[in-house]
Amino acid sequence: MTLLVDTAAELRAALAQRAGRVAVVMTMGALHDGHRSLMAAARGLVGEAGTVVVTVFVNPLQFGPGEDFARYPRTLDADLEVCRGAGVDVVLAPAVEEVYPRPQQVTVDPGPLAAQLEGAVRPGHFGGVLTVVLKLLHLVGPDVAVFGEKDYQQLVLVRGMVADLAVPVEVVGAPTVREPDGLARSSRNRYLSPGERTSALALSRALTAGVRMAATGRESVLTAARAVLDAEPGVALDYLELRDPELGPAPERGPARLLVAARVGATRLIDNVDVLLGGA
Ligand SMILES: Nc1ncnc2c1ncn2[C@@H]1O[C@H](COP(=O)(O)OP(=O)(O)OP(=O)(O)O)[C@@H](O)[C@H]1O
Ligand SMILES: CC(C)(CO)[C@@H](O)C(=O)[O-]
Ligand code: BAL
Repeated sequence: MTLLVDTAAELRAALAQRAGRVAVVMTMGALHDGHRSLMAAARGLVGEAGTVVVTVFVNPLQFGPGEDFARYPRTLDADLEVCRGAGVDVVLAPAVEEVYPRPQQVTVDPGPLAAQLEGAVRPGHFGGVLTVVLKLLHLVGPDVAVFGEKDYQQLVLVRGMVADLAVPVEVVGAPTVREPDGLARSSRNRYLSPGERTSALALSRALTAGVRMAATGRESVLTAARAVLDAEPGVALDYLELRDPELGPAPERGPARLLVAARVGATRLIDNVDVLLGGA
């Protein structure tokens, strides 16, 4: 049975009834197969005797002025069905006032990486993300927290916060789930018109084109990926970058990450993939 709670007190009471390890999957709702895969990973980590908690909360602190906070899809009934289907034990879907009973005075400083890539386009975004992630970790008290690689910079920053602030939780990354044609699953995909949906494919196709050039080196990877994006007039590129797996400067050889963000009409999409530079 999946229990829905909307306050910290109810959550504490529900968790007090249960034994075993606790895993949390934090989401903003509008759940899809990407989220389902995180729930399955969470269950795998704690086992049938453990507890899987999913949080559904559209966090105002991580949206900038002019972003889509107001129109972000809120589909709690459908989300509950997804959680039931995935065998989730507890769903925490709090109101904004429950999470922020007063205007937040104390926030997490996410450090210099938060000003790059996504943070360069969305100033303040990762301060808002890390603040709510830390708060939800305190509310749930999990042994393990599962985050998707689709939001790769978020995953790196959460790992950094947990290490730097000695937060007692294990952070596990889960691979990106894609549509059959390669588009990364994302709640924001539902904003796309059919034409934009076709244009949006350029992001994953660009990453694939880049990966194919991995043996030839950094410049070839970026050139091949950029050519795909340049050929798609429906895509306005925010960034295309190669970094190391911790999002420092890309090495000449070895593991790296190719990241892209672009606007397709009014919708902003991100994607990334790992690349082994310079061949095996
Ligand atoms: N396609 C996906 N594959 C794996 N994990 C995903 C995928 N999409 C989202 N996630 C993960 O689910 C968690 C919650 O993300 P969120 O609710 O913002 O979904 P989203 O689809 O990324 O939404 P948005 O479209 O607003 O970015 C995050 O850890 C995120 O990385
Ligand atoms: C981690 C998160 C739930 C915090 O609001 C959000 O950034 C997301 O959905 O990736
Ligand atoms: N998926 C990350 C949350 C956000 O875009 O605000």
